[in-house]
Amino acid sequence: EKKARLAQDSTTKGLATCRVLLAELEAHQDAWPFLTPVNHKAVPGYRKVIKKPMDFSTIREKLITNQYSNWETFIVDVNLIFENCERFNEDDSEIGRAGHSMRIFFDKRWAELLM
Ligand SMILES: Cc1ncccc1N[C@@H](C)c1ccc2c(c1)OCCO2
Repeated sequence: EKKARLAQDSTTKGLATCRVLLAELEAHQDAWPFLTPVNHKAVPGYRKVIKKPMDFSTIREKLITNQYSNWETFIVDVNLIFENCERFNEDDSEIGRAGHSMRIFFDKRWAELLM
């Protein structure tokens, strides 16, 4: 609700909640393709196709080094992971399915924690 959202925006509570959320994402059984940056030497074409790579370890580093001004900037990076995944991977593939599963989990959890 609006008041709660404003409170989340301005306080560090919003970013503390992001740490909780990130830990849950990293611990998820379907997180394996997204834990570390995609090694473009191991994945032909990735560097050309995906202009803004993102992964959970990069988000963790950015959280720790205060690079997110609020939880909304955090959400942008998490969603980038799922957008990149959908762009590069078939829906009917191991990684594609993992991406859909993680997005469903994330959408549910951040709504519970941050809305
Ligand atoms: C999220 C993503 N999208 C597209 C491609 C890869 C990946 N993930 C990497 C870690 C990855 C996941 C699985 C792999 C791999 C790399 O390299 C070859 C063996 O299988």
